[in-house]
Amino acid sequence: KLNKPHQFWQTQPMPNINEMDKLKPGPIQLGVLAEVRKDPFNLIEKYEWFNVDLRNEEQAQQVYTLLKENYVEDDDNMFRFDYSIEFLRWALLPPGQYADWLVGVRVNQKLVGFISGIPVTLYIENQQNKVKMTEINFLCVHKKIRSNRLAPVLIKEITRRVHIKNMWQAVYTAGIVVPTPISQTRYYHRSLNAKKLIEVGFSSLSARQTISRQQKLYKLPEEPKTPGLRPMKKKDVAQVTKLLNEYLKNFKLYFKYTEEEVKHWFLPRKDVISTYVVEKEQGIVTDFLSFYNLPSQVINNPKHTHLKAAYSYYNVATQTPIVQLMYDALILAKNEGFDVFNALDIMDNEKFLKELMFCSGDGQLNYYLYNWKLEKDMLKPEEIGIVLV
Ligand SMILES: CN(C)Cc1n[nH]c2ccc(-c3ccc(F)cc3OCCn3ccnc3)cc12
Repeated sequence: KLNKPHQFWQTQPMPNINEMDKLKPGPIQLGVLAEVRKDPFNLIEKYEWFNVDLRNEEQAQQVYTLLKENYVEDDDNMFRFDYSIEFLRWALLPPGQYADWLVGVRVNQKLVGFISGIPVTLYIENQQNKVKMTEINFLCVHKKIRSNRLAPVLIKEITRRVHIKNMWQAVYTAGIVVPTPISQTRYYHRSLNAKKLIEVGFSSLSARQTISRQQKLYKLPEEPKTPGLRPMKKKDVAQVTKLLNEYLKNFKLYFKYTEEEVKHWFLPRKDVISTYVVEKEQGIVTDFLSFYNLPSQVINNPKHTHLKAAYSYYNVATQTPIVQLMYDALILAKNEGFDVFNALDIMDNEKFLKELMFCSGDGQLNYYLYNWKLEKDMLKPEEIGIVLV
């Protein structure tokens, strides 16, 4: 039957337009643990639920291939995210992870659907609202079985598995608009390898532009400028944790990190996450920058199979000017082989996007909170203090 727009989302505890003023800030529905369904939702014939063990090479390969072939594409279907296995292990095996929150659907041992949750403690609009919840990501249904209404079942099943743990909220992002975004952020791109961006069709040349002029325009120094800038090491964890937690208090939506979590999310991992600290005299760390590695597969290009993209993660500048710190991030990313450096207009990113010659992207990334009414309906991008990969 014809699907009314957002037929599924109208059934979920998300504020809709006409009840916006009635709801008071906080949970929209109070969950009752005893009422949570104990058994998994029904699946259509031959489909079965499957908890993915990402530490198992073969199962990790199955998730990797499902995403590589069926996950998010840009609006013109020219690029598709190509998350690596090591990246997925970083993103989905944080401290405190639950085995049944990596939810797969299989048909004849083949993975055809996936959705993930990780446990987070989110601060919403002030220190009082410290909410244990889940961060949902990687919702993906194989292209060949779309519109079997499998996505709503994946969402309902992971919601059930979160409810069983007595958690009643979720945070997630998406390029599409469904009921009801709490913030609509935009992404920006800074060219590092102008020639390749033109060859893959990411950038285009106007009449007066030439490749060599573009290369000159975006040229970067060989080495970073900030004295004391070096890759983060284990010994920096305590100072980075302090700097990060202090900085994030500036925002309306942010996580608080334990040292354990900082170790997981920020210690450098080859081809996954790069973090650099600024160390002054007596080993004092005053700033740090970080970016993650998320290539996109270039669909149908004769010359290139991938676009190497670095994505701004968390950057804290307490002594170094943020523009200088991020200029060094561009240089470091270029030297690590990236073609483009991406950033959202969240946190303090607006302060460097223009000056460092970022160009506006062609879409937006919407932030969502499940089962939570904010004081105001929307947050400005600069009030968002969380990055979802
Ligand atoms: C966040 N995380 C949930 C993945 C995700 N889902 N949906 C999305 C829509 C946009 C972005 C995004 C975020 C930052 C950015 F600089 C560029 C982006 O997309 C460019 C378009 N594109 C899509 C594939 N290859 C290129 C990420 C996502």
